[in-house]
Amino acid sequence: MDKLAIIGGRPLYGTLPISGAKNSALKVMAAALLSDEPLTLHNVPRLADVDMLLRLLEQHGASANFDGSTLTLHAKTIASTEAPYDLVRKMRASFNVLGPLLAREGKAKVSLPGGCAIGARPVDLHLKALTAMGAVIDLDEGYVLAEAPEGLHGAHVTFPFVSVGATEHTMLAAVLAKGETVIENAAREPEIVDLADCLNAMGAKVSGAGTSKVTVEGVDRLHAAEHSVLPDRIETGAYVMAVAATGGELTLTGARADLLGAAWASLEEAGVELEEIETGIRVRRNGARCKAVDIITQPFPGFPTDLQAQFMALMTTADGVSTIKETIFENRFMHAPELGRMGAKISVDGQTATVRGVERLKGAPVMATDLRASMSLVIAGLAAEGQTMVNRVYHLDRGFERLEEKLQACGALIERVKE
Ligand SMILES: CC(=O)N[C@H]1[C@@H](OP(=O)(O)OP(=O)(O)OC[C@H]2O[C@@H](n3ccc(=O)[nH]c3=O)[C@H](O)[C@@H]2O)O[C@H](CO)[C@@H](O)[C@@H]1O
Ligand SMILES: C=C(OP(=O)(O)O)C(=O)O
Repeated sequence: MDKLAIIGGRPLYGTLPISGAKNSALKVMAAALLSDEPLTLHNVPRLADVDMLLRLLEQHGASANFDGSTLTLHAKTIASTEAPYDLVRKMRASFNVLGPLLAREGKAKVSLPGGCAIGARPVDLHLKALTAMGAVIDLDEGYVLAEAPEGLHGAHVTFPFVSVGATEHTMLAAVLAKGETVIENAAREPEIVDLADCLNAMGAKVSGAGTSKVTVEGVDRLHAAEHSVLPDRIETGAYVMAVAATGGELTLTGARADLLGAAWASLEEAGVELEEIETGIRVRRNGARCKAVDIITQPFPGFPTDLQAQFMALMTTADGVSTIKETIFENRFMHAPELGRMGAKISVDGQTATVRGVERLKGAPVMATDLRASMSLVIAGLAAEGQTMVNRVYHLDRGFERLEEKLQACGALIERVKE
């Protein structure tokens, strides 16, 4: 298993390109199964999760061609409606092939998904929505067996709480359903808007994406289209926090300020200088300790749970005491004890972590436990005194494209150690 060796204490300077968003790319890739014509996607990040989903789509019968960051998918026919455990277990997004397969072929057998072990993460809302649309669903030996012999029909779906995945899944199934589907209490994440844009480019009729009520008017078929994946707001936030922790100045090209939601204000409150510029976002910090800031994770536009771990890393050396409340996932503080190995003072009580800022962290061997937790350890390592060895880098490879290369180009001493 590869490791990352980081010598900390160097500020970051230069230009760092932001990749396309993993969590959007994966959903628009699944949309390719909805049409027998090609879907060309630009700005697709080359990540382990993308490669894994490609393998899944290929076994469903899609052809795939990557040219730089442009991916063309063509599911002329569906070769198999079964998504096997081995291709679904490693990430959450692969489960979203269920809706498109069901919509196009009237049946599907999809393994229950995996993904970061940050909570129980059931799929009941996905299944309830599909059931409301006429699917008959059974669970057997870890698989969801779904059939819609009469085809899917529109439905009025009201989610009891916000779910990004269930909102996307319902949209993916509804575009080819007969009649109108209304999703109430829909997630408002930018990735929902991106998916709607892609589906509409394919000929779907989705409106209201980005608000809590999404309406989908079903159409008979979708056609060839091109779509550019929006920039990764979590990668953006992570590199902003890296500069905040180490000091320096970075231009994050391709980044979009509006995608950061409440994180922008929290970072400014901490003393980070952020500026929206024509090519992206400029971030600056003078190397002094940041101010301690309290955050609560919330669905968009609230502070994103996917940036909570990285923000905690920043707060470990802030001046003062910061309270971090995680409201989305019940087990998303696994980075706290690892940061503790580096000298961080964090106490966790249920869903709240209290971080008492220390002057400086000290490098240590640490273990990445999930994707964003891994990035928090990288940020801590970049700011710490001495060497940090981050074990289990495969988590990072799921979600951060060319991580070492991008950071090295900005002056970081970070290297992958192959084992
Ligand atoms: C691949 C992808 O895009 N992953 C993102 C997606 O995950 P994902 O789509 O899994 O997250 P959801 O928004 O669905 O989850 C929110 C909460 O709802 C719960 N829940 C969800 C569905 C369901 O059927 N039943 C249920 O109880 C989950 O356990 C969680 O506690 O949104 C999360 C919240 O922004 C992000 O952290 C993930 O990075
Ligand atoms: C939690 C994440 O991914 P997944 O939903 O695939 O586990 C993530 O992207 O931070």
